[in-house]
Order: sequence, then structure tokens, then C-alpha cells
Amino acid sequence: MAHPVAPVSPPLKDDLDIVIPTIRNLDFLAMWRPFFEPYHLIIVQDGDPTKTIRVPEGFDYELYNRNDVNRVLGPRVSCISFKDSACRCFGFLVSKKKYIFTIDDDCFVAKDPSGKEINALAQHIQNLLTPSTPLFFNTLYDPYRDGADFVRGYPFSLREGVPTAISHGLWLNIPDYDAPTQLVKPRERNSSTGRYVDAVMTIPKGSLFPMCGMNLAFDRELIGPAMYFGLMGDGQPIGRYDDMWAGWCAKVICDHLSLGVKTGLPYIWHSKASNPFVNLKKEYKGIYWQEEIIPFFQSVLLPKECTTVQKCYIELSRQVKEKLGPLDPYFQKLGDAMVTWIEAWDQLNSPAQQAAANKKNESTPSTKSSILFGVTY
Ligand SMILES: O=c1ccn([C@@H]2O[C@H](COP(=O)(O)OP(=O)(O)O[C@H]3O[C@@H](CO)[C@H](O)[C@H]3O)[C@@H](O)[C@H]2O)c(=O)[nH]1
Ligand SMILES: [Mn+2]
Repeated sequence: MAHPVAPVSPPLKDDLDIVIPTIRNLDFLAMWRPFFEPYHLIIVQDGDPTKTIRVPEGFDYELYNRNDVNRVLGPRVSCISFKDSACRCFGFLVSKKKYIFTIDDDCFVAKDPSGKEINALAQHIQNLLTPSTPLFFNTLYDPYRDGADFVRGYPFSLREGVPTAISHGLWLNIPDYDAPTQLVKPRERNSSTGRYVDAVMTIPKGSLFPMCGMNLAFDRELIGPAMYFGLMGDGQPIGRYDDMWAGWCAKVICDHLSLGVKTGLPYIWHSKASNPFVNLKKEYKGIYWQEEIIPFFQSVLLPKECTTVQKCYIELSRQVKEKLGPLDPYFQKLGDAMVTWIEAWDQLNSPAQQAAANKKNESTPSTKSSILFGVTY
């Protein structure tokens, strides 16, 4: 007699949260339903907290508006940006799961060159669950993919790889260009028959990269405290460098702690080109500051006593204030906000909080209202 086959549970179903920053209704989720519905969503509503965000039926989610963020963090709310997609990192703070996938609400399911719909979440999970190779470049790219391996000359002592902390996905249709590039190439589109590169690569140790936050996954337990998206948007002199800042901080810490960062598959379909003139206003200081910021990150040395992400991050904040502070007072503020972020992280992710969250998960049905933390500060 044939034995009934147990239904296969979606990978990491209970170990991964999907974080979405938003200022609009989340109808885009309808297209992602086959891939996202089994997972818990953390929606971070930016802007006017009195606005109602419509979420399609059937999704299990918690939604935090600005009033909730204020209530959960109290005075530490100063580190969470307002009116900028950087607010998404609040979702990283309050999640209790090991993995995070974050996606923008103008990103849709893409198709590969064969026309098959891409399950971006499954590919990110695959990327995170297999090792990275930052210490020696494999010319067949990801050696852990089916049909690939380590090539001749690859040291066997390095073939175990290192744990993967970040999986950085790419985009069809509207690429993640900065405003000047958008202005000179307003009609450039990346179709699936255009630049669809079927590869996942580890970013080598010692190399920085421009991390885009719209199709990104990471291991919260390995690198979560470094995934702070900085002070952007309302009241700040810079915007659209939230994910870049987080990526530069996270990469130098990954290099120090022997953790890996991968980029490449999966692709999503980025549908909306934001206004290049508005973007230029947000980006322009970043465009020239980064000529100083990048050499700073390239020269960062973290002492061997920095054995945890938090310790690395606090040391990094000290160096940001010391070495970038003279560039602009903004970096003094940012360095202080980096410390506040770690305080908030430890406040919400202490063992007591973890135990309370585990207890609540056993008995708490999914709710569409914001979940208030019983947080004392
Ligand atoms: O004030 C805001 C504006 C937007 N959001 C939410 O954040 C994401 C991204 O918004 P959008 O797609 O409009 O912005 P882009 O110009 O495409 O750039 C964003 O994508 C990142 C990569 O380019 C970049 O860091 C962002 O600026 C959407 O989900 C909006 O709803 C917000 O929360 N607050
Ligand atoms: Mn977008």
C-alpha cells in the first residue's frame, strides 16, 4: 500500500520573516502569494500613521506604524528614519526569527529567460543555507550549485567555505541606478532577455559592494546587529544611501568575522522608476561624501577583541565619529545613532525578550494590528 506523502513544508517557514517598508497598499503581494503566503510578514508603515494600508487577505502579518515604533522604542526611536525606506530596519529589530528577507512594494515576480517564474525567496534561502567562498575566488562562481564545483587549483583547505550572512539579489526592468545615471539613461530597461546573469557569486574578502535593499536576505543571528539602515529621509541631509551604509558596515564586519556575502540570483522585477530629480536631491551629498566614505571603510581595522557583531559595530561607530566626523557633523549624529541602534537591538533581543516572544508565539494568533511590546526602558 502506498504510504501517504507528508506535505513538504516551505523551507524555513517558521524561521524567516519577510520585512516590507511601505507607504502604499500592498496589492503587490497578490503576485507573490504562491511564494510568500506561508511566511510571516512584518510590515513597517512609513509616513502618516493615520493612513490605512490595505493588505490582501490570507497573509499572516504584523504591522507597525510610526506610533508603534515610537511606543516600542521610546527615546531610542531617534535612530529609526522617517519618510525613507530606511525605516525597514525597525522590522529587523522586532523580528524574532533567524532569517530576514526584505523586499520593496514595487518589486514583482520576475521570469527567467525560459519564461519560468522566479521564486526569489527560495533562491535567497538556498544562498543563505550554503557556504560562501570569500577567501579564494571560484571561477565557476558558486561551487555549491548543482552542476558546479570547485575548479582545479582551488585549495582543498578552503573548500568548506564560511557561513553565509547576506544574500543580495538583483533586478529586471528598472535597475538600481543612482540619479545621475537615471538622468542620462531614462529609458534603459533590463529585460529577461537582456542582462539576466545566471550566477551567484561570493563577494571577495576585502572588497566592498553597493548593497541594494529592495531584494535582500540575511541571517539575523549572524549579522543582524550590523543591518542598520542609518539616518535618512525627514530631517536628514541625505537619502537613498540607507542600504549602502548598511552594506558597507556589514561587509567590513563580515570580513572581520569570516562571514560571507553573496550577490546575483535571484532576480525580481522592479516596476517603478522613482523620480530622478527627487532622487538627485536626496543623493547628491552622498555622491561626493562617498569619495571619502569608501576609503574610510577600506581602511577600517577591527581589533581582535571585537568578537561579536555588536562589539564590531560599536567600534565602527567610534571610528565613524573620529574619522568621518570632520567631513560633516552628520557623521557625529550617525555614529551616535549607530550606538542607539545597538542599544535598541539588545533591548529587544535580550534573552528575556526572546523567551517572552517564544511564549507569545505559542499562544498568539496572527494579528493585523500592531503588536505592542511590553518594553520597559
Ligand atoms: O518615504 C518612503 C518612501 C518609500 N518607502 C518604501 O520603500 C520602498 C522603496 O520605495 P520606492 O520603490 O518608491 O523607492 P526607489 O526609488 O525604487 O528606491 C528604493 O529602493 C531602494 C533601492 O533603490 C532604495 O534604497 C530606496 O530608495 C517601497 O516599499 C516604499 O513603499 C518608504 O517606506 N518610505
Ligand atoms: Mn522602487
